Amino acid sequence: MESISEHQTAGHSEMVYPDSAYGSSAMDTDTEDGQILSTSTSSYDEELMHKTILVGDSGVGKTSLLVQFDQGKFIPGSFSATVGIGFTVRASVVALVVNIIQRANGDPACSSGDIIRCASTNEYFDIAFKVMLLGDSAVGKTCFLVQFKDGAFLAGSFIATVGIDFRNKVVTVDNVKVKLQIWDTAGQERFRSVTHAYYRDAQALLLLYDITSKSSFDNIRAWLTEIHEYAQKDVVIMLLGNKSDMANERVIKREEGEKLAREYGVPFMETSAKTGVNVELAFLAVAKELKHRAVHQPNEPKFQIHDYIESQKEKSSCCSFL
Ligand SMILES: Nc1nc2c(ncn2[C@@H]2O[C@H](COP(=O)(O)OP(=O)(O)OP(=O)(O)O)[C@@H](O)[C@H]2O)c(=O)[nH]1
Repeated sequence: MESISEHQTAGHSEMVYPDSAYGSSAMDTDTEDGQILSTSTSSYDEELMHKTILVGDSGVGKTSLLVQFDQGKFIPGSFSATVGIGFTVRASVVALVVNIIQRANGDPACSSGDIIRCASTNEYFDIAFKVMLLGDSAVGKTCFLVQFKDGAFLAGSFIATVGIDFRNKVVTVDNVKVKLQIWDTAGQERFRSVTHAYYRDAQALLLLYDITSKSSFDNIRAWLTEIHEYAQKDVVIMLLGNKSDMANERVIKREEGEKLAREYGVPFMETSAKTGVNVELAFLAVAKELKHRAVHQPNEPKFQIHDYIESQKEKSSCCSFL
């Protein structure tokens, strides 16, 4: 029998943000995307939040008990074993259903490792990770996220993010559905204490500067110091030089970005939230890295994020040297 902690270390122990594997809870309005201004919009006090875990043999009725508690109804029909772990949130209760992983013959979830098959209200996913966008104000974090999520560019006047905001997107990596919960933070100094609180359970951080802004590049070192102070030790970090479409206003050479990234041992690429260059690649590379860490097949070679990026990235700024 696998221990509960083994399931939790598969990247899911901190799933306390508003979500529900069962599609209906007091907090479902926030399931897909949400905005948090200076503090959580949750209707409960996170200080007082507790997890309750339902354990017991397969088929004893843990899921039915939870659905009855959460939705006040009984799911009739044939028994469908929980694969991995599911959870639901009620105003003051977080309940987890834990089953021994069912290594059922031919079940893709089981055969690809100890992963979790869950459903948010409208999209199935196997495994979920929290990603944060960091960097100075106006480097393009919100546009970067909107480009990835909706394939559109937010042109027009700049409206600074207040506090923190998130969007979910599910991507498929090696037949595994990976849900990225992407947190867009406010770059302005005055929101720093709010955003620090969210670093702790992020599995990946995308750190952006603007290739037309020297100060945003110079501040990257300070951002990295902050990351080392507040984030998990093994967090995946990626450095991104955004606005690569603005060749005429470039003040930071691509080589400078590459050098800084090498110094800190993090992957790097230039991106454009406007044209979409390398936006999807940045998130896909992170999703692949996190998925390989969580679900590692015995005979699978270690995923090399640097090599993957080098082989995939578009050299968007090839012709725009200073
Ligand atoms: N040309 C160009 N403009 C961009 C790009 N990304 C963002 N912008 C513009 O830069 C400005 C700031 O973009 P935001 O995405 O709001 O910046 P932010 O980093 O989220 O800023 P804060 O919310 O204050 O942290 C906006 O006017 C965008 O239209 C890009 O890749 N190319």
